[in-house]
Amino acid sequence: DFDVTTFGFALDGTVQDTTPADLFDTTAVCAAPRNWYPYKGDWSAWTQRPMCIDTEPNNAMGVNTQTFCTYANANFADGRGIVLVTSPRVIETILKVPAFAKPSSIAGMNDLINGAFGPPPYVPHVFPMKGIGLVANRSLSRGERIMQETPTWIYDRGMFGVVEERDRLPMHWHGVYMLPKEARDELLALHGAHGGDFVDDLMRTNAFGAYYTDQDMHNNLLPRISRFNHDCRPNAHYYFDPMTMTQYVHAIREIMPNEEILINYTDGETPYQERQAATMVSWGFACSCSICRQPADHIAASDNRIAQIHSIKEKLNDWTTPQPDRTKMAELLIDLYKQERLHAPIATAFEAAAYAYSVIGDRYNTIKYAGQAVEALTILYGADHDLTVDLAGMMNEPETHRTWKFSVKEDGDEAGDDIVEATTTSG
Ligand SMILES: C[S@@+](CC[C@H](N)C(=O)[O-])C[C@H]1O[C@@H](n2cnc3c(N)ncnc32)[C@H](O)[C@@H]1O
Repeated sequence: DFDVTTFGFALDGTVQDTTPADLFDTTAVCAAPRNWYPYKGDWSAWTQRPMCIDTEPNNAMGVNTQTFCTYANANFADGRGIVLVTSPRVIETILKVPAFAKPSSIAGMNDLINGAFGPPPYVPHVFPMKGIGLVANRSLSRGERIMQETPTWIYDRGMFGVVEERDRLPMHWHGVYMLPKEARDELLALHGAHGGDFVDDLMRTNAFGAYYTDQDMHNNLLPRISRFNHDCRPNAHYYFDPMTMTQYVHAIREIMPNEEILINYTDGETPYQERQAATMVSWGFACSCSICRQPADHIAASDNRIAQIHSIKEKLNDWTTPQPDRTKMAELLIDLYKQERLHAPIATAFEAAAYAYSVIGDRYNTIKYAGQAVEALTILYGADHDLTVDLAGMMNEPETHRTWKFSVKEDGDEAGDDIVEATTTSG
């Protein structure tokens, strides 16, 4: 008893170019969400009327009713389109970001041919065991932009656990079918590693986490960036900027023509066993990347360096007691990141070194490491990120930075909180 009227057609009467047969082929979902209803407020920001569901309040747990709706804008990002399955509260924030409030600010963002960064520096290739991956078609230098893409489908992770599957799955399928056909086809062509409901599988295999407000974790689906395979010691790094609603991918070291471009799906600063478990549980493969396939003694040496990285970061992040060896520890941290080929998170070690020299008032070393931190943070988080901007200020005028000649008193100093707040070195 598949509900064709709600899936094939928007409730406001707009005909979608979806045939019910498409859905029967790809999904086991066969009923609309129970008690869903058309959005009652102003939906002029959207090209179809959102559909909503309310969760049951749980008085015993003190949980109020929550509302989730499907929001679609077929004109977003020059007509690529976007769908969000999230709460009206989050939508209020999202509508204010420049990408929505001033669409011209992201004009051409997804244009892979005439866009600002020229033709793509990669070609797709099918690998045995890994499926599709992207291979460099020319050499790339550290810092070069490889890809940029706006998400086509976004959903609130908060739905899991509070919305029953028989309501959540059709809600998600409805969202996917609100996308313009080209974006929908691109999404539905993605790889699913786990089986089960296909859209659920797509989400699990391809989603990138993103925050649009402080508290609400969302998943972004980026069908082009999703084609990068994984390596625990990758040659490329991505970050998402919610202001431009765009995920950016940059080279983090020299990449040779014909070399596969790889990103890290896990946390590179976790030991071998944890990384193996993470790739198996979340993506269905045992990692055999350049570091995971090394002999056991090499892997043990790498794990040992990772343990040292954590222990040094913990000490460097302690601003309540004097650390006379702070500069030496920060330089050792930089070395350990280099030995581990962690070319993106090394930014945090440069940042720690800049602070270490600033607190002792060493002008030229402060400038040196703040400059290296700015270069690396631009790749890690983006040039406009608060931390990158802060370190750029430190590089230009070290004496005016809040850390300059900052001293920690023996009995602990609350002013140290300012520094702790500003650092990322605790990971
Ligand atoms: C986000 S997709 C990456 C693109 C995918 N290869 C495709 O064909 O669309 C993630 C899936 O790619 C495969 N994959 C990615 N990196 C891999 C690796 N290092 N080793 C084996 N399989 C990998 C796994 O099947 C994983 O579930």
